[in-house]
Amino acid sequence: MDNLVPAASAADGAAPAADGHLTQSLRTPLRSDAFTLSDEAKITAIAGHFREIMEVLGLDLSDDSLNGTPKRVAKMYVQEWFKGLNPEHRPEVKLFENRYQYQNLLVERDITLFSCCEHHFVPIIGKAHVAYLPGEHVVGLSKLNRVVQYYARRPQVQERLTRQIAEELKQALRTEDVAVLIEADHLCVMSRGVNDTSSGTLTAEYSGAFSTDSALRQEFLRLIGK
Ligand SMILES: Nc1nc2c(ncn2[C@@H]2O[C@H](COP(=O)(O)OP(=O)(O)OP(=O)(O)O)[C@@H](O)[C@H]2O)c(=O)[nH]1
Ligand SMILES: [Zn+2]
Repeated sequence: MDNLVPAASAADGAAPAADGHLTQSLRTPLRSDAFTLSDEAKITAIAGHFREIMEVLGLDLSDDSLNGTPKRVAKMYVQEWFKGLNPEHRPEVKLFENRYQYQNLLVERDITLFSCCEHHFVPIIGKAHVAYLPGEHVVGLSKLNRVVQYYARRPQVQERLTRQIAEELKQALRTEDVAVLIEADHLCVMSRGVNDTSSGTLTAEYSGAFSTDSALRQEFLRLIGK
């Protein structure tokens, strides 16, 4: 067992690099000073701004039910919805020696996915299915879910989310043989604009053997019920 790609840390006092392990085009657009404010300071600032939004809407913030909302929303943004912006939360993916000599497809399907549309700041809700071909290493199953969660918990577009997860898995699992498929509903499409509640969005990224071997790809799709 060995540790792979340790999560970035701010041990030397410098802000941790965000997405430094990804090529530029795959990185979530973040300013270089994105982590100079503490989470607590971000919550205080966001709560103040959200209070202003509510006041502009004419809501009476002295009402018991509304009074705590700015702080609730700010905590939700920093500690939950956008937790995956901070590289300190990047999951550590431990690999284990593949002593079972398991060489076939491994699929983790139906991974719960909650994300947020970066154009409208409303939820994206769906499922991710990921697969890889084990070589010398295997990985703890939950780490696959954690990688999905880390990149989902950011303002996102589904295409970038799909590719970020695939790239992280390739690096962490030390293989090119990775597949990622996401099926998701975008509340920005369902609840506003075109108001379409029946359409859904599917994105897929196939690399290594998954991009060259159509039988393998078909097997993956069959195992996830597609
Ligand atoms: N490619 C892509 N587009 C997305 C995603 N999430 C939301 N969008 C789209 O982003 C687009 C933003 O387009 P705009 O025309 O600037 O925004 P809008 O006026 O609110 O558009 P409508 O939703 O058509 O009303 C919309 O077409 C959304 O459907 C995503 O994950 N990927
Ligand atoms: Zn949207």
